[in-house]
Amino acid sequence: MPLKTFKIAIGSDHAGFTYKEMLKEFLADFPVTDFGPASASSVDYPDFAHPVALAVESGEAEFGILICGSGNGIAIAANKHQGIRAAICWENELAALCRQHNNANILCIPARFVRQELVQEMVMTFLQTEFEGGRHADRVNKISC
Ligand SMILES: O=C(CO)[C@H](O)[C@H](O)[C@H](O)COP(=O)(O)O
Repeated sequence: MPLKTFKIAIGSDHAGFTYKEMLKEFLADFPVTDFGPASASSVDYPDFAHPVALAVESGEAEFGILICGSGNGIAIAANKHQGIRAAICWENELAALCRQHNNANILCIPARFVRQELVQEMVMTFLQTEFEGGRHADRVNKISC
């Protein structure tokens, strides 16, 4: 099947920096905007999660990828945004399910708990898996409050 390409916004904190740099090369066929950080020096994850979430929320990017140590901080920050459904994934099947059932638009990766090959596999699964709609659409529509 041909690869579907999307505009992607990517960001991390220091714990996710190495994987962010790796993913920019891995996603060479995709237009990727890097929202930082520019080095592995210690930073605060909300400073990078919010710009990525805003890019997805505004339509500037179709999907976001955020990476921190546990995945929790970036997901909590990104999910403060109305139009964002950010999902923490640590198995490939979760990356598929968050697209199929939740129409997730940001993939949150726990860098300190997943190996590089799995990160690449999850990213491709996330980007190439479609939302199933139907009963899942009714549920997703009930998320906003
Ligand atoms: O989710 C997180 C914070 O809630 C992330 O795992 C951060 O990467 C982590 O907290 C960073 O920790 P550090 O001890 O400052 O490297």
